Amino acid sequence: MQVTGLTKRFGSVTAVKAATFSVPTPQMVGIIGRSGAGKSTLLRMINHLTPATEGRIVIDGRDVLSLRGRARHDWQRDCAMIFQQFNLVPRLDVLTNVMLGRLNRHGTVRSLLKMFSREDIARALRALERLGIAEQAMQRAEELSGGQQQRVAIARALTQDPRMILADEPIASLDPMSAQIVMSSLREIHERDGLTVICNLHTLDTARTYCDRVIGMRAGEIVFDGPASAVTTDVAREIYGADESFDEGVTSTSLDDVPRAEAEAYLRPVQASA
Ligand SMILES: Nc1ncnc2c1ncn2[C@@H]1O[C@H](COP(=O)(O)OP(=O)(O)OP(=O)(O)O)[C@@H](O)[C@H]1O
Repeated sequence: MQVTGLTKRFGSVTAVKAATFSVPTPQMVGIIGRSGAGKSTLLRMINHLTPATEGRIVIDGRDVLSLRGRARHDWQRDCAMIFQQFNLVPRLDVLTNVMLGRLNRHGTVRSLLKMFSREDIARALRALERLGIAEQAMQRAEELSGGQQQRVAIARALTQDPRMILADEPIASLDPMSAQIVMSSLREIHERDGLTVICNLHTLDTARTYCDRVIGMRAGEIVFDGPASAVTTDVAREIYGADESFDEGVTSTSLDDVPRAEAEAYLRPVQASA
């Protein structure tokens, strides 16, 4: 994916200024920056949720921003979104929520009637199993914890059979343990399925732990783009617009409190069954 000069203006506010970068497939990218830096707007433009003011996003030789109608719809299906607030249907059971990810793969009539095939059901169950929450399949989504709901949202994204996953602050509403489980899930999907994952994160330590590459945004501009290991304290100061007194701890979710192995134990060892 080659992004060139991607810009979004809301009236007099330029939320994203001429963002230019390319993402080789597959890569796990963390976008960091303080609140209002333009991270959400950038992701939303990629997925067409927010129309870009200027710029191009080229994949396989075509500019996806110029897509309309069915082609645009297909592109939105190709880049599954995950949101901070999960965006599940609270009163529907978990399995149905996950199968909703299949809807836009079918024609309008089948979608309207929510007609799911056996294959849709099996696929949704496999995704839930993979995320370690198959036992909750028949519970209403609203009965689950935040971390479980986010795993349902990831399972729904997987059943969409996407080319990439765009996650907008997926752990911002979660406790540290749930946050680790969700980030481990995204990492596992990236590694095992070879999917690109682009993830907006508030916290530096999360980006360093899970992402290969970090893009730092400040006031709408990309001010850093490099390997996660290159995000030094000085770079972090530049991204967060902070002075010498800057303490990385203020961007931390204290993930160190939870051993990564402990969090990963919550996920089913899918490799073993694959
Ligand atoms: N729909 C909108 N209308 C007007 N201004 C907007 C809109 N969406 C975002 N903005 C503005 O664009 C800028 C970037 O916002 P954006 O939400 O992309 O930042 P962010 O880095 O994702 O912040 P946060 O982490 O708080 O979500 C901000 O100044 C914001 O107020």
